[in-house]
Amino acid sequence: MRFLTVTPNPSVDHTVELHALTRGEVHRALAGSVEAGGKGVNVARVLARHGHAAGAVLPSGGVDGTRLETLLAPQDVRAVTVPIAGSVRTNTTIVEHDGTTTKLNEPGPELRAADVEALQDTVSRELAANPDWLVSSGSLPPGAPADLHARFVRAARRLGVRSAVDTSGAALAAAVEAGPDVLKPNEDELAELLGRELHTVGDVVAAAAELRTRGVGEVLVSLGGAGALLVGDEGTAWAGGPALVPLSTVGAGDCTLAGFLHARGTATQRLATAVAWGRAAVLLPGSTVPGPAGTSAAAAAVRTLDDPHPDTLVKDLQR
Ligand SMILES: Nc1ncnc2c1ncn2[C@@H]1O[C@H](COP(=O)(O)OP(=O)(O)O)[C@@H](O)[C@H]1O
Ligand SMILES: O=P(O)(O)OC[C@H]1O[C@](O)(COP(=O)(O)O)[C@@H](O)[C@@H]1O
Repeated sequence: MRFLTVTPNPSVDHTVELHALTRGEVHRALAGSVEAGGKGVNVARVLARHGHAAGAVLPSGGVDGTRLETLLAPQDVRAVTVPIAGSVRTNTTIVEHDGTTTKLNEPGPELRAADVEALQDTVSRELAANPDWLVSSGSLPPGAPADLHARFVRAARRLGVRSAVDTSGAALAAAVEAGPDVLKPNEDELAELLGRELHTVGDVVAAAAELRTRGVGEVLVSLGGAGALLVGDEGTAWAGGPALVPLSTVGAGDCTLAGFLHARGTATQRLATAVAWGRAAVLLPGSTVPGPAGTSAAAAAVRTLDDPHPDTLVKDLQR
């Protein structure tokens, strides 16, 4: 398949491994690594590793823009960069030996009106080549309009291209109104969007159903260690697997969405693939994305359930 991703706020991802983090202390890190990051960038990276044609549109500028492009160059992703005056951000992740992952995401460079216009023009030009999917992902940097993902979804629809969105906050609220074919919030993002806590399967399903009445196609809600729930035309399904100790959860959500779009079959089968790709990602350090060997090994451990009981607590889904 052919995928186009757009990441308005890409990043250089810096991961630092520590035994344990103590605020206010000097730490001697066990290891450190740097990778190309940002949600759409990661989606493109993992899809490319699975043999798909993946283009990634991203604004790039400054020393860290050059660094990001250099890191991305060997990864079979067709990078389509939009030059900007500001410098690409660095996001730092601290991973402790028990798998606890702490993320420090910078706001990103200011996008000027001309940058936003250039980004939109680039996406429109790329959509004209008729990819199978547009994936519009991640936070929006300062200066970007809150409805930027929504604009990309509408541009895709005008050209008959299916769209998937993974974002948060005001950008997520605006994207919902554009009715993407697939939305991938995590549990916290969904709760924030709806302005209420989500404790049970029924809470999550009702929240997802509400988004569907507003025009969203399938809602794929990732639940961290508790797997993921899918709500769509074929009903509700859950997939997850035995507890594991993550090496780094950075990029797991991106791999989950990518696996979902890669997969064929019933809704439950596509969900199972999504969860396998997410689980494979957490077993790799930093923002490293899994290849086919990792995702198929992870698939063997995935369990699925159609119509999980609405009273089940999300945190108990695995038991
Ligand atoms: N601690 C964990 N144990 C097992 N699987 C995990 C863990 N954290 C994440 N995953 C897998 O990665 C997927 C995405 O993780 P999640 O944290 O929900 O996404 P996001 O990174 O978007 O917040 C989950 O659905 C799950 O399959
Ligand atoms: O755009 P945001 O929300 O700040 O997130 C950016 C960060 O998210 C990532 O794309 C990882 O995302 P997930 O862990 O949700 O899959 C990192 O590569 C990047 O540093």
